[in-house]
Amino acid sequence: MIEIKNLTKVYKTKKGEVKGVDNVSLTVKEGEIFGIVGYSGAGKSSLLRCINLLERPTSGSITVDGTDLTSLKGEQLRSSRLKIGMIFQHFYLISQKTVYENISFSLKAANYPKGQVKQRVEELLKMVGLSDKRDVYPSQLSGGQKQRVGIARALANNPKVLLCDEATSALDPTTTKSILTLLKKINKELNITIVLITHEMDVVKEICSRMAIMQDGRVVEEGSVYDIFANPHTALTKEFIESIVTLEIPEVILKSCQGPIVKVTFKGKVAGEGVISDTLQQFNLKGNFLHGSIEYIQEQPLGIFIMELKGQKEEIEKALNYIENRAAQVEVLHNGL
Ligand SMILES: Nc1ncnc2c1ncn2[C@@H]1O[C@H](COP(=O)(O)OP(=O)(O)OP(=O)(O)O)[C@@H](O)[C@H]1O
Repeated sequence: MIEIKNLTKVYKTKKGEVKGVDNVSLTVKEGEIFGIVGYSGAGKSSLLRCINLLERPTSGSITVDGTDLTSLKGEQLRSSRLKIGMIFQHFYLISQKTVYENISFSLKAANYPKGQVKQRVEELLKMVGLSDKRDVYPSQLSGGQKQRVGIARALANNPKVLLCDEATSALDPTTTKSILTLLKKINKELNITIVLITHEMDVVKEICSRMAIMQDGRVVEEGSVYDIFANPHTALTKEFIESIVTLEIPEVILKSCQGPIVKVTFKGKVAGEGVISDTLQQFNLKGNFLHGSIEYIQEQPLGIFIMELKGQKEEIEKALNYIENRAAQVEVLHNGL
């Protein structure tokens, strides 16, 4: 659905050139929710804004639903852009207009048939759960309600793609959840492809099927959210995951351990099995559990356990091989064999 090829965005500033996006290539498939994560300044907004050409890329191409947007100008570009809706962290509603008028404004700007505007706005308000706020002004709405208006406005012209620029970053955790649930519903029921950028890994964990991690304008890692959580390759990705799955062990506890400390990651259904207790028994080992969690990502369990192993060295080696063969990953974190 979205094909980004060798995209670079250079900003010219008084102090010289700044590369916001540096040779990024990404594919977002039809119907998926794709997350782009990175710290401030990583290039997420620049990349997102290039997708609908709010920013014109310096080089590279963006193809959305088969159309190369970078080759278009004027009216052709405007009409192709209707396929792409966008929502923002700070909503950008027009404060002098009611909820109804904020949404109908988008329809009128796109020459929507006049006689059908009222019905379409009411349909959209129903979809985002705001039918009772039709005639109020943005100042009378909560943050979550404002974002719902933003979503209704973005969907007005039946886009195929919805771009979300830190759409929940200004909201509290409960409201964030409700907006993410609404985005999931829109994705499923309307088959709209969603690309979201965020610095919050739990947003990605909650609704995305695939993701990319950006740093210094580049994509440093990309893949299914589940695989990235199970097997992160870069230090940056590990840092993002650890921001929501804390597996830190206090120094004083680490110092008191003599045996190897291992991290065992179980993928899929095996996470629920008693593989560890089987292993300890079979190889006559003792396990001192230091940490453990089962995360559910895309409704799939991912079990992560950290423990100190006590027993004979050869038996510990055999045990680690045995666990690895049972569809788990093993990493020795401290006191290596
Ligand atoms: N209009 C601009 N003019 C000059 N430099 C810019 C402009 N927009 C972004 N940049 C620079 O490009 C780089 C990437 O910024 P960008 O806003 O895309 O990152 P980000 O990951 O979205 O961060 P944030 O979440 O803070 O917006 C930064 O170094 C930033 O200073």
